[in-house]
Amino acid sequence: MSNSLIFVALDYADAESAWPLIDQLSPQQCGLKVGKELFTSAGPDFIKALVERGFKVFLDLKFHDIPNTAGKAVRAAAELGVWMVNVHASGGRRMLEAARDAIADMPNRPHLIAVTVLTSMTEEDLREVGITVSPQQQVLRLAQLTKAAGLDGVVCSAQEAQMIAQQCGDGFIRVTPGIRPVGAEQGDQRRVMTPPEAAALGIEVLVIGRPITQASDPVAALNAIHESLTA
Ligand SMILES: O=C(O)c1cc(=O)[nH]c(=O)n1[C@@H]1O[C@H](COP(=O)(O)O)[C@@H](O)[C@H]1O
Repeated sequence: MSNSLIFVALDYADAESAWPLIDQLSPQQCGLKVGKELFTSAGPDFIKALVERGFKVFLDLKFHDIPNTAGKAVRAAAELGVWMVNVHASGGRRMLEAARDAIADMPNRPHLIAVTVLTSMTEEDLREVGITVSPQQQVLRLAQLTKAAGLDGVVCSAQEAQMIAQQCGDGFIRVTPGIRPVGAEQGDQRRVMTPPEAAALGIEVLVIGRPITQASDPVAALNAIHESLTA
């Protein structure tokens, strides 16, 4: 039995396109991740509707701004009743602390996590933006900064998950996109791992989008992934 939660990334253009799949899912099967595309078109009421249906919702808006703006945006996201929200760790310590402080007084505040190095990025991509260490080193640096700023965990690739558990300790949540079942198309992802390998590392949250949403039968694809974790 795997302890990893699966979050389906609902990367659809609008609510109308997303509902047919949501209607076939239950909160026992998966959480739902809503990102920039769907949130921009469907808005806060759509998020509230998912929460009302009992789903754990990860509102993935990856805020990255000056501390005051990022903190207030995190607060607005948290007030929608979601389970998890995120910011970019590269926004720096003061931004991370502002995000943390903005929701500290909420009785049922969401988990607040920070994106380290996007799973689409390679060492060469980092070099082009002036970062001359490996993705692993940069992930570790940002995970340690996130931990020191008092956040709950990070988004990283599954390839860095073990290192983060060793360096940041148990209880620091690891959320890993870039999950690809054997034979699935990699697309724009670069630092990838299969679902059973990621679950075997004890990763808390696996985010999976296109391998489910683009499948001819998305629910069957999700069920097959669940089965692969228990095999
Ligand atoms: O924060 C995220 O969720 C995220 C961070 C990251 O480093 N990489 C990444 O792929 N994501 C998101 O995870 C999802 C992955 O989707 P698929 O590549 O279709 O499985 C997308 O919605 C991305 O926006």
